[in-house]
This record gives sequence, C-alpha cells and structure tokens, in this order.
Amino acid sequence: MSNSPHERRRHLVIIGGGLAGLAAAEASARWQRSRVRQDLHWQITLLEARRQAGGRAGSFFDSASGESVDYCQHAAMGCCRELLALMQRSELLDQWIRYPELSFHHPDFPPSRFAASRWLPAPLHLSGTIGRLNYLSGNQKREVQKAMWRLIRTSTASLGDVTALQWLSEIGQSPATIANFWDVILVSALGEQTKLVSMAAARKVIVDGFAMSKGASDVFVPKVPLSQLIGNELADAVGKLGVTIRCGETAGEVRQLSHSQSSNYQPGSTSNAVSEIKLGSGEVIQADAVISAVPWYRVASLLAHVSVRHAVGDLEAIDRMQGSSITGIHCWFDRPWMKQPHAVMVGTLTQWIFRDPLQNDIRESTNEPAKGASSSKEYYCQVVISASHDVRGLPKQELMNQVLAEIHHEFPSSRNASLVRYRVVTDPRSVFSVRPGISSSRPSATTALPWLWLAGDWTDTGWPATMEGAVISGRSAAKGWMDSLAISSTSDKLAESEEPHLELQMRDQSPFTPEVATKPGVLARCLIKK
Ligand SMILES: Cc1cc2nc3c(=O)[nH]c(=O)nc-3n(C[C@H](O)[C@H](O)[C@H](O)COP(=O)(O)OP(=O)(O)OC[C@H]3O[C@@H](n4cnc5c(N)ncnc54)[C@H](O)[C@@H]3O)c2cc1C
Repeated sequence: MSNSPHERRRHLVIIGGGLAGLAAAEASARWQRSRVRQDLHWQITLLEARRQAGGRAGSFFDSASGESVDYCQHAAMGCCRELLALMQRSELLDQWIRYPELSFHHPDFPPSRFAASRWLPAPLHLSGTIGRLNYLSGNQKREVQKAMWRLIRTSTASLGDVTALQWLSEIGQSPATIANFWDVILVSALGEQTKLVSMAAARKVIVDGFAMSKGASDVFVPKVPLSQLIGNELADAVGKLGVTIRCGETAGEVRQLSHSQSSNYQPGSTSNAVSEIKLGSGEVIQADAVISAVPWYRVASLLAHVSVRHAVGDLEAIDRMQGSSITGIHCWFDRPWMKQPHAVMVGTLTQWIFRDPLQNDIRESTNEPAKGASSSKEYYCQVVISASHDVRGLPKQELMNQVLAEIHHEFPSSRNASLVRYRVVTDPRSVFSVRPGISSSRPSATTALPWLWLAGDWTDTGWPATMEGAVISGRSAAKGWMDSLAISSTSDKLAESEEPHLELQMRDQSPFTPEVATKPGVLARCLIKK
C-alpha cells in the first residue's frame, strides 16, 4: 500500500463546508498528521458550493452598516463538548463569550435569574434554578419537579414515538406549566413546537444537556460574526492542517467507477480511484473516499446515481424529513437600551433578545449613548423566534410592531430609543424538525459502500439540529474513513492524547456522576429547592 513517487496520491473528498464538513476535514487531517502510518498521506479536499464555508452557521452583509450580520444568532451550551473542543483545538475558544447565567422575563413579573451553583457538584449545581423562576406558581414548580423526576427515570428509547406535548400532558402538566416552562426551554433548544417535537429529543436537552455536568447549562455566544469565526477563522485553521478548501464549487452526482465494484475491492488499494464527482464547472474530481456533508434536502440529488443510491438506506425518507423555521429580527436603534447581553422572554412572541455582545459601552446609570459614541452610531440587537411557522405568514411591519411593543413593555428604557431600521430573516429549513419516529430516518455515518460516509446535523448523532450535532457527525464520518484504513486503534489513542481535555481547562466543569443523577428524584428535588 505504500505510495511510490509515481503513484497518484489517494484522495479524500468532503462535500459540504458547513460545520459537519469542516469537522470531518479537521479530524481527518489531524489523524493523518499524527503519522501513525508513515505512508498515509492522502490529499484531502473540501468542496463548498457557496463563496464561503460555514453553511447555516453564516452571516449576510449589511450594506447600511458595512458589517456582517449573522442570519440568526447562534448560541451553544457548555454541554456542546465536541464543538467547544473543535474551537479549542483551532485556538478559537476565545472568540466565544461564556455566560453562566440567564435572565427570564415574563411581562407580568420582575426578571428571574437562572444560574447554576458554582460550588455544588453536578447535578446539585442546578439547585434552586426552578425555584427562582418567580413567574411560576408554587403548583407549577411542583409540576415541573414531578416531570423532571419522571423524565430522569424514563429511558430515551421509550420516548421516541411520543411528542413532548403528549408526554407532558399525560403525566399531568397543566397548559400553564407547559406554556411557561416547557415551551420556553424546548422550543428554543429544539427549534420545534412542543406539540410536534419528540419527547426523546426533549429528554436529551433536559437531562443530558442541563444536568450532565457543571457548566453544561452555561451559554456560549460568539463575539464575532459567524462568517468570520467559522467561514474565515475555522476554515483557515482547517486549511493549515493541509486540507484544500475549494469554495464556490458545487458537487454534482457522486458516482462509483465500475472497476471498483467487485466485492473484494479495498478502497485505496490500487492507483485507480474508486469514484468521481462532477463539479458544476464541468471539472471531474476523482476520489478514493468521499464524505457527504450536505444538508438532508441535498443528499438525495448528490447520491442519486444508480451506482451509489442503494448504499444509503432510504434516500427518499431522508429527502422527506421536514424542516422547521427560525426567524431572526435584526434591529438597529439610535441609542443603547439593553444593559444585559441577552434575555429569555416568556409568554411573548419574542423568545430571545441578544444585544451586540461587544456593545459594552452602555452607561450603567443613564440611557444616553456612551461617551465617545457618535450620535449617528446604531445599536444592534436581534430577536429570535424559533419554530416560527405561524410568524412567517405575518406582514413584516405587523411582526415588528408586536415585537417592539413587547420590548417596550419589558424594557421601559427602550421607549427612549428609536428603531432606525430592521430586517426580518427566516430560513424555512433552519433545522430539521425533530418529530417522533425521526430517528429511523437518520442514517449513521457508515453506508453500504466502503468508500462513502455521511455527515451533517441530520444524521444519527442523538442530537437535535445543532452545531454540536454537526461536529459530532463530521468526526464520526472521519472516523469511518480512518477505520477503513485499519489504523483506528493506534491513531485513536494518539488523537485522543492530542486533544485538549476541555473539562480540565474550562472553569468549574466537573464530570457528571450518573450514580447521583439517577437516584430517583435527586435531580428533580435539587431543581426545585429554593
Ligand atoms: C436560523 C438558524 C438558527 C440556528 N441557531 C442555532 C443555535 O443557536 N445553536 C446551534 O447549535 N445551532 C443552531 N442552528 C443550527 C446549526 O446552524 C446547524 O445545525 C449546523 O450549522 C449544521 O451544519 P451542517 O454542516 O450539518 O449543515 P450546513 O450548515 O447546512 O452545511 C452544509 C453545506 O453543504 C453545502 N452544500 C450543499 N450542497 C452542496 C453541493 N452539492 N456541493 C458542495 N457543497 C454543498 C452548503 O452550501 C452548506 O455550506 C441554527 C440554524 C439556523 C438556520
């Protein structure tokens, strides 16, 4: 299998430059660089159809301000370990701001602080968080406690066929508790309405997410636009590992070459390539291994060729996966009014408000523009509405008027600020809709072809559509490629030791202790404890 000087370099082609494709490229290149096998020097190419990598985690150019603005605010949580580890390995973790607390705002109550304890071990660190949500009545807090208790003792497998609304109603959660607590958490975390979303996915967020370890519920927000963080800086870091990133290259069909179709064919075992990919430009690329990292609604056309399509389970079922929309309302005001970096809104159309994370020049005591700020300066904030199916039908001005009225009610200081302009951005397929039974349509990274793997947030990662799910999927596909070369066991060890141990390096992260968490009611009781 050694490469003679005259032999063609073997070629891994990754199609799709979102987080899944970038994570696959990073892992493949890093494992290759560990040089367990001296003769392993594949060429790695990443093809991205758009002008910049990043996919859905991207930005648009706002010509009025001359700045890049994210299509929609992206936030991660402390439990997104693979994403944060990728950022750390790429020396980009300092481009995120970590917030250990949130504030919840209900129109009829003063704001409630949501912060896990910094001193108690997981899951006791969540002590008191629910108890401090002052807009929940005593009964509602007890209902939440009961549901938490049940959820911890219920296996994910037994929840796969039921919606969150069905399960919560069956166990006696009142409509008010569902609206005030469960909707708030689940809709923004899963991007789908409680009446549609799978309870198994909800359990993942609540139990694995919030309760997994100290710091798991902390929120991470990028300091810079996603086009800079992912499209430039992460892509550059991946490029420095030796990956060739070709943006503006749309892959057409992937097809298997006929000589490689014999049953005892080993990928990379001959100097002839296994497959070819025709690009939109007409160029044909030969590949010995391919990772598809395109969204679920592109995979059927990418893998439609007769030599390939049989290898990927039910392509039609993948194509039929439904999307769910998220709406970002980008607002520019003439003066700052929001002191806190973000707010979770309860009982309103507005679900989250994020201020420009670097706009820290607001004077504490007044609502005047900060010293030195020019009077023409605009102050940006973004309203996020997840699962925005209903909102999409509203005229934009009507939507903006309602959101502005909610902001004025909750933040009286905002009434002194004028809205200079706004822009509503909705992606109808922001995320796939995590409905009951969807897991049967989510394939693993492995396909029936020994040279083809799948990545993308929609593959079987166990996560809803998130940056974390995308990174996990990319790494699984890269691992499939590595395993196919029969080097996994040794290089895995090296790869692990190369990877920084996020838990040790991140403040206040102690590992989840399953024995404690699974003791009936322990988590539920600490969530409710005042
Ligand atoms: C509005 C919105 C808000 C979100 N908020 C959050 C959040 O707060 N937190 C969070 O964790 N997640 C959030 N997400 C989800 C997150 O963005 C996605 O889960 C993640 O970015 C998906 O990455 P991916 O690589 O799997 O897919 P994508 O990002 O879709 O990347 C796929 C790439 O493949 C490329 N491609 C497609 N076809 C071809 C082809 N034929 N040839 C070459 N390239 C091709 C596409 O151009 C794209 O760049 C949000 C998503 C949206 C849209």
